[in-house]
Amino acid sequence: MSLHLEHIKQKFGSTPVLNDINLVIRPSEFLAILGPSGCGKTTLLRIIGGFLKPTSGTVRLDGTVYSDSSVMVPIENRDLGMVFQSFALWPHMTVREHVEFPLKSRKKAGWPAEKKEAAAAQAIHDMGLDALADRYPGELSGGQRQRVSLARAIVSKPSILLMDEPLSALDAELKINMRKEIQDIHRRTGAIIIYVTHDQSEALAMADRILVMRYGVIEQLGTPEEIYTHPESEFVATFVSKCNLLHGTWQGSDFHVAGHPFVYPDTGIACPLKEKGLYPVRPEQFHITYDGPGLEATITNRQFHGREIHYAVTCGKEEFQVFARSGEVFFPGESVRLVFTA
Ligand SMILES: Nc1ncnc2c1ncn2[C@@H]1O[C@H](COP(=O)(O)OP(=O)(O)OP(=O)(O)O)[C@@H](O)[C@H]1O
Repeated sequence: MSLHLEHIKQKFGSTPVLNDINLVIRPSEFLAILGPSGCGKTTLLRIIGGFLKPTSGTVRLDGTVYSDSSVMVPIENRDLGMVFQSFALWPHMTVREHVEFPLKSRKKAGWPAEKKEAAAAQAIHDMGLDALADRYPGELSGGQRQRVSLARAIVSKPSILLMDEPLSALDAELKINMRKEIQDIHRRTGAIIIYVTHDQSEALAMADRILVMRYGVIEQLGTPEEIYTHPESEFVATFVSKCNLLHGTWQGSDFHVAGHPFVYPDTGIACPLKEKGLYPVRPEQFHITYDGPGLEATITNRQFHGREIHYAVTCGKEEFQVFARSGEVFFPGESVRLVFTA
């Protein structure tokens, strides 16, 4: 099944928040919606979920219209499950009661009791909650609570799972483990996952495609590799992971670095960057040496990150980020050269 968003617009009062969003989310696709605070990510998710009727536009799952100018299918009749940042658990209900809850809806009235029981047991088991099934949320850790809300979202085997910053309330290590659990859920269920985040590393790590949004419009839609290696705008280049933007002039497919006698090749740099006389260089594309043909720079900061050392360097009036292998040690104040490798 594919989810179609056609000409979605949303205004709150006279303020436009989403401006003509058009998108087809493919069967079993993991789509991350990434963008800065206030760009409209949650609003788009609420429209898909049925919490909000768009000002105009159509949402449909294959041939079934969920919202358009005359239709607004209620949340409980949409084929989806949801997971929120806040977990949204009720203190008076046990883990098992939470997981059973979606099966009580009218939509699941046709399921025989044994099927419901088996589905709940399976979801509890899949999320590693067997030993905790009779506990209340107040007796669970943050990670366990989020596993309950994941079990509740998948129990009725929906075609779409909506996730709104599901990991942002968890600590760093737990986040990394839960990423894997969410990927496992995706593989097991084959559901479309629409995952809202402002954490670019989560989006790059997990998604099949990333939708980068800004000011209510789509800035770029592509695979993590496409977004990382071929950002289509200055915003995408710098918002999705670290990126150095060099100034200079484009002559055909050659980029002449301003103030330096170096020419860099066109590796598929997008037109909006070329028009601004920019060349994006990821931190690992610069190599630091003491001599050789490279941009003259000075080390200003060094941070140890295990396998890598992250350097800040000044180059003329610019400050660049460079990631080097751990053995390559330089010290703040040293004069170095930055050698670019495409
Ligand atoms: N019910 C509402 N009434 C008025 N304005 C709203 C309403 N809901 C959202 N907005 C505004 O719409 C804009 C987009 O909000 P939205 O929550 O979609 O952003 P977001 O990208 O999810 O941000 P964040 O990452 O901070 O959650 C914001 O400026 C917000 O203040």
